[in-house]
Amino acid sequence: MTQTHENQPHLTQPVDEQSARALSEKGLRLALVDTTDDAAFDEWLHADSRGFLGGRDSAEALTESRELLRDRRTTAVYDDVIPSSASPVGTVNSWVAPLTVPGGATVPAWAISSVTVAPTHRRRGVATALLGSELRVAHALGVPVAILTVSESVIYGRWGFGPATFATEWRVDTKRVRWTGPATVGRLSFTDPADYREDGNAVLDRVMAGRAGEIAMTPYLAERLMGPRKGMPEAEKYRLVRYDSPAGEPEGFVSYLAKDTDDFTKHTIEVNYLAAATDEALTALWRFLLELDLVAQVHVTTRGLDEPLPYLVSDIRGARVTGVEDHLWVRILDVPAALTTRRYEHDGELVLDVADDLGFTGGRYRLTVSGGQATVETTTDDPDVSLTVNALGSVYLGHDAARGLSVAGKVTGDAAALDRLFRTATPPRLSTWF
Ligand SMILES: CC(=O)SCCNC(=O)CCNC(=O)[C@H](O)C(C)(C)COP(=O)(O)OP(=O)(O)OC[C@H]1O[C@@H](n2cnc3c(N)ncnc32)[C@H](O)[C@@H]1OP(=O)(O)O
Repeated sequence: MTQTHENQPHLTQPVDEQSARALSEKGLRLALVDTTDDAAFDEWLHADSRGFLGGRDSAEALTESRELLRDRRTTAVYDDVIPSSASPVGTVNSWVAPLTVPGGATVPAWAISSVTVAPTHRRRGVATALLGSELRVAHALGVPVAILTVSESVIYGRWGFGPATFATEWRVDTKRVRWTGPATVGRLSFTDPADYREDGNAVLDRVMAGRAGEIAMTPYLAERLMGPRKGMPEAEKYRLVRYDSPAGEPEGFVSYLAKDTDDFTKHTIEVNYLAAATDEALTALWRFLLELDLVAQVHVTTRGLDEPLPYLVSDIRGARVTGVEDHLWVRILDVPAALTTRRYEHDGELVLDVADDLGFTGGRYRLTVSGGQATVETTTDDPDVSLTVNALGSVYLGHDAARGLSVAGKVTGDAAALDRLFRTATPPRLSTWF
């Protein structure tokens, strides 16, 4: 379907009045950016990049960003009295992303990105106004959850977000490990993003639909995974290898670049993205990476907690997890809609008392799961479990957080029952940043 403003209400919903008022009292102005106005949009893109300590984008990179980010709701805060008043002092953008939930359905999720406040205007409540605005607009449009990936994990708890998926980082000593996984089948070949785009998008669609926590791709996100965006450092060094099944079906790809070291026989491979829609693709692409000549180390991030790599090599300590980090943060905005969209691996019943300081979805709910399918109704019965909306976000996608949250006092009551109902055998995963 052709996307127009009419069928994308996130683009047309006016700015949030409460935040506009709060900012106006500080002499600042909240506004939507017209992404068809190149000059205004470029100022916003520059401010966004500056906020993350990036450089000024080239004309070519700006053209690409404008094209790929046009359909996001793009919000700015302006200080109209400073000399550079066309340059936003606050930025955020958002769109409605289908988020895969346990059982394979998707829930519409308000994806929030590019939250920046100019260092000249920090700690005056600009981010507070932007986040409040995003959540109220999403809620007004009936979007049941909000999601984000974060630069710092201390920021978003105050708005009801909880960490819902965790990502692992790996370093593999390829001079030490030997492939002991299954024989790999299928075909590997080099390609490039221009030739591979259609097949690559089909692979990404399967990957994202296949795991709770993944979000549907947008052209902007897919471009970054298949190859470098324009103007990225070392863009010319990116390589793209596709995996096709013996029948010729596209099932996976890896994009990566080789980094020099002092020793020419010991390059490091930085994996940009490894996409595998099948176990065969996963094993073939891992084997490809691990057996590259002139390479001593493979470095990869944003893999799941259940990455099977250690079982595929001769020396388990040669494939080390060098980091485990919170990745996707979830903020439930509508408890019944969110909880009835996902499936459950066990049947049961729980009365949940959900505390939501911002008042979107707090209350007492009876969750009844039968045949894996939930119904939710409000109730005045005594709760089995009391928890913050953050904690509910943390267990929502199946992550194993109930016990820790209970030890921390963020979940009280029958945390074991909460765990039994919400946790999934396969941990949720988000394999990209947004
Ligand atoms: C989804 C994403 O886009 S993640 C990216 C977040 N952005 C960045 O990391 C870019 C660099 N940082 C920034 O641009 C800014 O510092 C921001 C956006 C993080 C915060 O903007 P500000 O306008 O200064 O935040 P604001 O004044 O509204 O502060 C709100 C609260 O968060 C706290 N806070 C804000 N930033 C931080 C931080 N980095 N670390 C700890 N606390 C923080 C403030 O102390 C304040 O606390 P309080 O409510 O208890 O008083």
